[in-house]
Amino acid sequence: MRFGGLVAVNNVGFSLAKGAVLSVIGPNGAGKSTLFNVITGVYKPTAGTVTFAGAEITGKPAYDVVERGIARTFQSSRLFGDLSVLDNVIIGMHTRTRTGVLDALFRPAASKREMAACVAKAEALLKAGSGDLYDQRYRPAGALAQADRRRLEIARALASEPKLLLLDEPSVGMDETETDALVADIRRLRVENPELAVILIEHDMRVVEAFPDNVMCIDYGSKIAEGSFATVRSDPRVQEAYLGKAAADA
Ligand SMILES: Nc1ncnc2c1ncn2[C@@H]1O[C@H](COP(=O)(O)OP(=O)(O)OP(=O)(O)O)[C@@H](O)[C@H]1O
Repeated sequence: MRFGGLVAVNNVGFSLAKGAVLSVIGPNGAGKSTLFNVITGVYKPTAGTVTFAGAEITGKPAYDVVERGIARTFQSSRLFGDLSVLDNVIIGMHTRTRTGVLDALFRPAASKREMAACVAKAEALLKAGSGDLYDQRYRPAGALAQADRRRLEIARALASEPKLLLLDEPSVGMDETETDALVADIRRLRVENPELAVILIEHDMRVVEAFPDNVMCIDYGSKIAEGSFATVRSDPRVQEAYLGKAAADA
C-alpha cells in the first residue's frame, strides 16, 4: 500500500486459518492499521491481493467486506456517542437484518418481530462480555468509561456475526485488571465460536503472550519476523525495532 512516495505496507504476506489468532506487533507507524484498512476495504491496495474464505476481496467496498464476515474495531472510538449502548450494538447488525423502511411501513408486524430479535441478541452480546455493559445499556455510549467503550466496540463488531474479527489495539486505555478481562473475553469468544479467526494489533505484550501461537512483527511496512511469541520476541530485528539498535546489542 503506497501513499505517494511512502510505502506503508510492503509485501506483508500471511494466511490465517479458521479459529486461529494472529497478533500483529510493531513500532508506531509500522503500518499495522494500514494493513487492517487494506483488508477491510478502507484502502484499495496499490498492489497485491486479499483473499477471504476462498474469494478475492481486494479493494471491495467496506460494506461488502462486513457482509462477507470481516468485522473490526478501531483505535479511536467510532461509536455513536449520543446513541445508547444497546442501539450501538443493534446498528452493528445492519448487514444481517432483512426488514427496511418499506417493511416498517407496510409489514409492521414482521419489522417489529425482527427488531425484538435484534434487541434480544444485542442484550445477549452485552451480557456475554466482561464488565457491566448490560447494566449500562440505556446510557449514551459517549458517557462510558474508556475500557467500556472498547468492550462496546467489540460487542458491536460481533453483532455482524463475523468469521474474522480484527481488533485494533483493544487494550489501549485499560489497566491490568481490565486487560486480563479482555484476554478472558477473547478466550471465551473462541470457545463459543471455534471457527472465529481473530487478528489483534497489540502493543501490550500481556495480551500477545496470551495468544502465543501466531505473532507477526512489522517494521517500516515490512514483515520482519513471524512465528510463535517466543520466536518473535527473541528475534534480534524485533528487539532492535522496539528498543533501538544500541539496546538490542547490549
Ligand atoms: N491515508 C494515509 N495517507 C498517507 N499516509 C498514510 C495514510 N495512512 C497511513 N499513512 C502512513 O503510513 C504509515 C503507517 O501508518 P499506520 O497508521 O498503518 O501505522 P501503525 O503501525 O498502525 O502505527 P500506530 O501503532 O501508531 O497506530 C505511517 O507513516 C503513516 O503516516
